[in-house]
Amino acid sequence: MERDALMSPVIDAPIVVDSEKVENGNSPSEKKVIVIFVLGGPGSGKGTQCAHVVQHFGFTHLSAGDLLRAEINSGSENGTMIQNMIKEGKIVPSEVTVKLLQRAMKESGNYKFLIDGFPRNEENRAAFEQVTKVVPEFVLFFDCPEEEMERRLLSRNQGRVDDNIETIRKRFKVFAESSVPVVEYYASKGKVRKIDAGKPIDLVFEDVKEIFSPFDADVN
Ligand SMILES: Nc1ncnc2c1ncn2[C@@H]1O[C@H](COP(=O)(O)OP(=O)(O)OP(=O)(O)O)[C@@H](O)[C@H]1O
Ligand SMILES: Nc1ccn([C@@H]2O[C@H](COP(=O)(O)O)[C@@H](O)[C@H]2O)c(=O)n1
Repeated sequence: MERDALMSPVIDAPIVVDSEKVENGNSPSEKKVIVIFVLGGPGSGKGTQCAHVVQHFGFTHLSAGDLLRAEINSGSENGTMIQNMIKEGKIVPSEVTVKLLQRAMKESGNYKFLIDGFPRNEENRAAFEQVTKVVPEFVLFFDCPEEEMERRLLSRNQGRVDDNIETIRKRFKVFAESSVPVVEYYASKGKVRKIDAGKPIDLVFEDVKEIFSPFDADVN
């Protein structure tokens, strides 16, 4: 079958074919796309915990920040604009970020996604829902004291242009002003699962694991 014939009309992500049914000669079946947004302040441990969830529960981890950094490195025409926004801790226009997420979802071949660091503001949220028509199952929110996040970011040592005290303070401000309202929006819909992220990594994961237990039987 042509690849395009396997595309969902909604997010343009691939329909996941149930291999057993294909082997049995039945028609391919489509699995519902599952999206979990992962939010929390800079350095709250989103990426660290997502890596554990991927290993245990078979999700694909898509970090909006990583996709934007890859776009800079690809030499894209938007590269300079994205680089400048990241240096200033500002939020890149949703049009750019949603396109990158949509492409990554499509290319993954999976149907279960942890979307990390997104939506960062109301514009991100509305654009994603409008373009993909996908509503998140829930929002995993990592709640961590600012002093702890600052300590973690200053010792992260990954050479990120935004892990310096000046940009970190700007990122905290943007988080409070633009991202917290998005968390509140989802909280008003009963969709937020809040985690105490100030604890050591393994203890945080104990709490995360509990939230993901309904997906246990679903590991690939
Ligand atoms: N629970 C924890 N306790 C101590 N250090 C942690 C914890 N979780 C993550 N870290 C460390 O803190 C740093 C930031 O973690 P991570 O990159 O996962 O955060 P993040 O929320 O994804 O950050 P950003 O939004 O800036 O990308 C990393 O060096 C990581 O190893
Ligand atoms: N939805 C997003 C996510 C990120 N950015 C920009 O990238 C920076 C780094 O993000 P991390 O999640 O990796 O910390 C962030 O400060 C923004 O400048 C964005 O614009 N939109």
